[in-house]
Amino acid sequence: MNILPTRTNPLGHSFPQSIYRRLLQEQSERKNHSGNLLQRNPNCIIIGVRKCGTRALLEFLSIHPNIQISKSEMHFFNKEHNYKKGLEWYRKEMPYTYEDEITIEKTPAYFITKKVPERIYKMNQTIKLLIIFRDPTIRVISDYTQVCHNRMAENKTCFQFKDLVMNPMISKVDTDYRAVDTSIYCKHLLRWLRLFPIEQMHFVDGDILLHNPLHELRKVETFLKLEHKFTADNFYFNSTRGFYCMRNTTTERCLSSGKGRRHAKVDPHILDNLRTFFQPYNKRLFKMINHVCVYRCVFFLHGTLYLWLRKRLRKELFNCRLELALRLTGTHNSSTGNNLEYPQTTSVPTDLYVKEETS
Ligand SMILES: Nc1ncnc2c1ncn2[C@@H]1O[C@H](COP(=O)(O)OS(=O)(=O)O)[C@@H](OP(=O)(O)O)[C@H]1O
Repeated sequence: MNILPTRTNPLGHSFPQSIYRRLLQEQSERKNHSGNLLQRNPNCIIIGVRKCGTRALLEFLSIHPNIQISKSEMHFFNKEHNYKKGLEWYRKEMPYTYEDEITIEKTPAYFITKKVPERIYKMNQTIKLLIIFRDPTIRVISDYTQVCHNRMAENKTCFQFKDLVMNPMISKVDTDYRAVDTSIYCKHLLRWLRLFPIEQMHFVDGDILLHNPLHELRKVETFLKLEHKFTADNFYFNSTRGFYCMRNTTTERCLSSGKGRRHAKVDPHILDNLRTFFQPYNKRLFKMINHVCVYRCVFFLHGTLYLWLRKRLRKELFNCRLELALRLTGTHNSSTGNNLEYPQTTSVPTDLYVKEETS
């Protein structure tokens, strides 16, 4: 028996009572939307970074009445066998949305996979990208803990952290270890900056999201040009889990126990090595991101100052990207630090970008 009007039941399935009640609730919450209820490609993607709080970000965002999420990680743009299935397959994996709703999917592997930016660009050049970062050293440990946990579940050996992180031949941090490479955020971000304007990206601080979700989510609402709907009531601290959990009008929910595993104990000397190793990369990342923040703040200013600053910053950003492109294509004149045809801006820090990618 089809008990719901087709508007909320596009598949024409019949439902058990509990699901029926939940759908009615959803229907009443979503009745004010415009247009048709359709499956659409996402207009916003959480592209990473793995182990930085991507699941918490996605699930928290789903509380917003104008956001619908794809629950599972799609791995569409990074896995060949999925990408071959085509965009139509991808679209049909998405939730049903109204025209004024935002569809979000998250796959943290997108951030570090080389082919992905171009593939996403081909689908939608104006897509909004959410990127969440966390202390890179802690991220490596979290990554290691997760991989180790999975290996042990498959009766496989779990290597010692220090053996993976340090290269014994040179007594240095081993950049071939994937968990280390993933934490070199600025290097991966560059790949995205080659195609997407930085204004289409928003950076979430995973360490703040952990302790004050409302603060970070309000900034995401602003970035997505959504009405501010998140309130302090949507989040409560669960002392048993040690994390913030979420609530809406009908339910309270924490993330699964796969989040917040006890981290492997790490020798303080190795921790020091990792912290020192990541420091210059962090500096570059902060410079890249702060630059964006200044640029965005300008949009909140008005009048002549606004126009003047906007013009200046546009020029700066243009020069930044130009310099970056020249460095990456090898046409940048490194002896003078200047490109011959275009004047180099003086206000852009010279170490803003990594000179070349290491892998
Ligand atoms: N509210 C809330 N609840 C649970 N977990 C939270 C929350 N906010 C942030 N985090 C942190 O998210 C970390 C896992 O990150 P991801 O979801 O990106 O992991 S994954 O890449 O999808 O496997 C996970 O890292 P670990 O603690 O190292 O497991 C959490 O610290």
